[in-house]
Amino acid sequence: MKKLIKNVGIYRDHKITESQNIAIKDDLIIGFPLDPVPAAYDEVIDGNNMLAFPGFVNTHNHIAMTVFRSYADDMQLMDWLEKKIWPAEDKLDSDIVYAQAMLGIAEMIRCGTTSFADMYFFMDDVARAVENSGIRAALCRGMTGITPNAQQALQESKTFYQTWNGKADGRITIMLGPHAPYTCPPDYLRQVVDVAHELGAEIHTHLCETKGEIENIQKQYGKTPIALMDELGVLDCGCLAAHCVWVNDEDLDILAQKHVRVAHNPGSNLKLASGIAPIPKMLEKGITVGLGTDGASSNNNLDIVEEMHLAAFIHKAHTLDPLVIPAETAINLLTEGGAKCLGYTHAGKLEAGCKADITLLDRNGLHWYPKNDMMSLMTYASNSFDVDTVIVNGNVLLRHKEFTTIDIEKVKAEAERTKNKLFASII
Ligand SMILES: N[C@@H](CCSC[C@H]1O[C@@H](n2cnc3c(=O)[nH]cnc32)[C@H](O)[C@@H]1O)C(=O)O
Ligand SMILES: [Zn+2]
Repeated sequence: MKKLIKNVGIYRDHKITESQNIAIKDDLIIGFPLDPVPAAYDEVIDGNNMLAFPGFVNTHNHIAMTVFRSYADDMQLMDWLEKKIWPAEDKLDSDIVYAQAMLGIAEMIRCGTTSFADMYFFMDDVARAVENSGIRAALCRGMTGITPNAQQALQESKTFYQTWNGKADGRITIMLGPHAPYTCPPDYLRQVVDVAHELGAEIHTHLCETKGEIENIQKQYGKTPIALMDELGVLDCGCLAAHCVWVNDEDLDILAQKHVRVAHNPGSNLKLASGIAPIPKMLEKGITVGLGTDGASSNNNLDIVEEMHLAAFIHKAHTLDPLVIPAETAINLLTEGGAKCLGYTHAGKLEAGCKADITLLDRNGLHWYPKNDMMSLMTYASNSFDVDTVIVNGNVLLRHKEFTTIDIEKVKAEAERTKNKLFASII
């Protein structure tokens, strides 16, 4: 199956070039023909007045938490988790998680997202939603070592890996998800590391999210969470670490040396008052960084374009330096950086041989005029409503803002039905 995106502005080699063509064969980008013959393609997508980017990546999510969107806001992280979220999560079931995962996936696709990393439970249902919707994902079963189901969670993670890794035409990869150093004691983390080596699986975890976490871990173990994770071997498995807000210079050196990839969640960090991660410093040290929304209950949407705006703005104010996170860096966080975070080697770029994960933005909106610098317009003026077309693995999932694989009215009804069911069991 050959597709052509015709006459489109493309982001490639860190710049935008107008009037290009992108040729796709099956799941791959195969080239950029200068004078293509449309008849040689099964489908031609008109890219007139559009911009093509490598698909946007959401590097940290708890997808089915859409059910808790705007359910418990304006709380401390630990209060929020312990008093509201964890008790409610006890009542989740497979039906609720599938419906809410479909809602979250639809929202992400609508915002231009072509792949995401997720940590949750009932993950077979999340994987089914990924399979059915056509999106790409790196999934893990979140594990906590302090709950009675700790061993069961580890076993489930193993089975989940064996069942789903590489499935859905290679769109699904599976990682291991020890939740955080404050919920996974050292012995448990050692077990997780053993399983990671046994399976060849990478790790997705929460790290250095709040000041309180640093203080508690320091008190308990006499070292920072990053030094602790390093000592336990967690960082040697290939590691995606969400947040990394409270890190010192030695921590940053460890992250760089161990090639830890950082999921930066500016929206969640601002809303939960966690702080501002030193992203400019990380980038200076060559650390791979991508953007994440975190769950919909700490954001409260899954709009990754909004996270790019936040990342491009907050670090300037925080460092009092308007030169940090310039347009090219912001776009890179959204695309290539994110793809690297998820462990993809042939994605995140518009290049021949890369996966055909492509997001097209419509430039008809008034905020795209006058047509000055395109990189700047994308970074500082665009919004996710501009997303017109989303292609994953060579398949069109959204065209002219309409879903091709998802019955969106059904998704909304199911989200409402399962929310009502959950809250009926809580109250
Ligand atoms: N508690 C589950 C597994 C944890 S899944 C991942 C967990 O991360 C929680 N979570 C969501 N957002 C955050 C955050 O920002 N920091 C820490 N945890 C979070 C989420 O509510 C969920 O409980 C079990 O025992 O089986
Ligand atoms: Zn999280």
